[in-house]
Amino acid sequence: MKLSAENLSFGYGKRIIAQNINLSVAQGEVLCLLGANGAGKTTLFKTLLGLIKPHSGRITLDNAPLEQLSLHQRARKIAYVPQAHNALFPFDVLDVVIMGAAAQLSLTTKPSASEMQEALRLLERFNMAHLADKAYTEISGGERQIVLIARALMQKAQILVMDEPTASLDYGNQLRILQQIKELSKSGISVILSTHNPDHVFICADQVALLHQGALIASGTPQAVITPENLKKIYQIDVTIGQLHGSPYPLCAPVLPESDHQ
Ligand SMILES: Nc1ncnc2c1ncn2[C@@H]1O[C@H](COP(=O)(O)OP(=O)(O)OP(=O)(O)O)[C@@H](O)[C@H]1O
Repeated sequence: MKLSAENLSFGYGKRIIAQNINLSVAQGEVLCLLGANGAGKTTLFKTLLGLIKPHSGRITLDNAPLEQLSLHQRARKIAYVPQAHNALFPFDVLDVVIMGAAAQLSLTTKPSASEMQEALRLLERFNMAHLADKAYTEISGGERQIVLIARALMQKAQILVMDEPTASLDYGNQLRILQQIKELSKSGISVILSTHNPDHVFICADQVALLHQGALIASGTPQAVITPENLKKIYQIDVTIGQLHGSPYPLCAPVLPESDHQ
């Protein structure tokens, strides 16, 4: 399934956060969105999900306007993984994952035994099965992030929108999630994610877009877009990009003034 935005302008009330945004993620592609804090990544995601009405422009799913779909129909096609949030109600972790299936169920249907098994399998896939009957309010922020990813997979949507899915994860879990994202894309799922780590783009993305000062200032392949010049524009930091001997991906390294690293 393909998600596209054409000439999108969006924001809150009268305040425009970004305009003339054009992007498209095809079936099985991974698109990474980079931008400084406050650049508008989450707002763009909420707009793509139809949670915020755009000021202008068009969002389409396989060329059909998003606004023609009901919320329930959208939920069957697009799943959202928000930044790990504080849960108010102490649902068990397994129940939180099963809630992802709600998009496939009617409001009155109870989850079946096979859905419960599937939720458990998803937790196993992320090495989190031991948390199944713990309260969601009593697990760590990183663990919650993984549970939210499992919940989104339970939704069986063809498009995943992930807001900084690696933000609160340890180094190992960050890489495991990036690998899972690649695996999902190989199975035909399209993924849009934001990250603050440009190295992640090389690891998992087919395409990358840079959101800066209300516009997409670059988009294309990781090699074309993740350049020292572009990273300087969005982060005001000098970096060098190279490949370690034996490393399959390029890596970014900051170039700090001499006095900062004695
Ligand atoms: N609910 C809201 N109402 C009004 N303005 C908001 C709201 N949420 C965010 N903003 C503003 O919109 C701008 C973009 O915020 P957004 O959260 O989309 O940025 P972001 O790129 O996701 O940032 P970060 O990387 O820090 O998560 C910011 O200036 C923010 O203050």
